[in-house]
Amino acid sequence: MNLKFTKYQATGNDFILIDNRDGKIILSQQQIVQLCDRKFGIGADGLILIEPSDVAPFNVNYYNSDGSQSLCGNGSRAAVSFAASLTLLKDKTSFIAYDGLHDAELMPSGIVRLRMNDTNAVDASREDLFANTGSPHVIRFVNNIQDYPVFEEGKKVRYNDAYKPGGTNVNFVELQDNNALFVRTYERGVENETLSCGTGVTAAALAASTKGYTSPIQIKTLGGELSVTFKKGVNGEFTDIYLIGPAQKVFEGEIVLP
Ligand SMILES: N[C@@H](CCC[C@H](N)C(=O)O)C(=O)O
Repeated sequence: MNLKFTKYQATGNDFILIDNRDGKIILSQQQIVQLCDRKFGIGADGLILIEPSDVAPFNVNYYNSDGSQSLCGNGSRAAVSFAASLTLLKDKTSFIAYDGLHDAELMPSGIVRLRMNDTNAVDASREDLFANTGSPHVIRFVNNIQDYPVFEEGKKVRYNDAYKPGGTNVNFVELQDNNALFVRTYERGVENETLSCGTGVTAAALAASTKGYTSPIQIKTLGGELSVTFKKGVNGEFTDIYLIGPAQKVFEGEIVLP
């Protein structure tokens, strides 16, 4: 069987997008792994099936490159852009994802503004901070981030007993001037550093608020720039969280389903 796909990148986090509105495509974990493989498949950090939903215009069914599932902020931004190409939306929309309902807006510039679900105060009970922004994220503030051993240190935290059984994504964050951050992320489910992680930069922005940073926060990643806006409540809880950044189609094609 041949599978039609479109490849997107959202600040360098790359995804295979598949229109599965008729529900005919059922992929095994092994097939997802092989489609995401950069030597034996198309190559991507994750794969997204756009599927029908009873409560929203569409469902964003996201898989990491190892076949596991969670919320993907960058993938959701790419999915909104792809859904627009399927005429599922013009500018504003909503969709269902792993953690529930999200609103989103596609700007004329191609920037996607994605509403994230409200979340609790950042957990500062350990040396590394922790926030759940739809996916679990450790946040460690570091200096000299360009030279930081993200893979080695990220792997240690990702598999640390403290975060079992699910494990965690791990963000290394350098505080910069003018309310800006530089964030590098080791991603669970990709098991490597990716060029950016949407739920990760969101968690980093919320964590930076414990250091006096205020909304809007500008975030540099290896794959481009994002911004995060939010409101912080009296008990440290976060509402009205938005992840804002570009998402672009790279190519489309057809592959023999492995
Ligand atoms: N790249 C994503 C995060 C995808 C989920 C994550 N790897 C996990 O399994 O927790 C993003 O942009 O948020």
